[in-house]
Amino acid sequence: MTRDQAREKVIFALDTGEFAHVQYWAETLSDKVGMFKIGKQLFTACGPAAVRMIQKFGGEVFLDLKFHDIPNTVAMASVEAARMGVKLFNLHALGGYEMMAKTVDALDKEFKGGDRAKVLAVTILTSSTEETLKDVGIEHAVPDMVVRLATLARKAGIDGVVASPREIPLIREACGSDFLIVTPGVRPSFAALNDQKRVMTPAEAVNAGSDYLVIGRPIGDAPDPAAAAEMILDEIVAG
Ligand SMILES: O=C(O)c1cc(=O)[nH]c(=O)n1[C@@H]1O[C@H](COP(=O)(O)O)[C@@H](O)[C@H]1O
Repeated sequence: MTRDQAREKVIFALDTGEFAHVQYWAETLSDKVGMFKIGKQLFTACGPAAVRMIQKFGGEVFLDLKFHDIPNTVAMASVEAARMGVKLFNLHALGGYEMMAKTVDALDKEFKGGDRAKVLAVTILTSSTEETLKDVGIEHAVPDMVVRLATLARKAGIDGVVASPREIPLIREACGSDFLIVTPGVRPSFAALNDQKRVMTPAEAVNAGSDYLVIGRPIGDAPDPAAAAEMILDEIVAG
């Protein structure tokens, strides 16, 4: 894999609450990552202005608001997300079939089959374990739940999933090669696990077939973030 191909796969999780930091990250990492993820913290603090700031610097955005609500509310929020011109956004597959299908339907009506944001379904969070699922009354193994939710998302017309890289082979087998798999829970050899539980290294995730890697703290908390991003690209290229 070339360095450009590796860069296109890396999504930097822009987990900050400070608008002033957005421009810094856009400038520092624009030639080191393929996309910027704006999640609940930054969007709650700064709203669509954060999306526009990344776009102003030529960056692509993954809007990570993990919608989970009644079907109509999620469908309408999804149309608003897509209207911002983001490349990816997501919802929780646990919201169910009707919520996902209604969202795809609303997007198709709004964009009339033209180019639009891809919608991803979060399966089971990479910070969750069997214990986490048991606590909320789910008595299934994590990989079984991930495949079940990915299959349901595909049936509803969703473009792909967010999952741990460890579950890529099972998802590919169940959902095929044209289904996007976006993987957080990625830890380069030099970084700490933090609260992530089901992890792989960047090279392992790419080799397993991940379309995009979401990486935050290993870059954002590094003493030299640009160098950390370069080291991640090195790991992927050496793969
Ligand atoms: O949807 C996500 O992006 C997501 C899903 C998931 O299962 N696990 C997960 O960590 N994420 C996000 O991916 C990012 C990972 O950040 P780091 O753990 O700092 O690399 C965070 O912004 C999380 O919100």
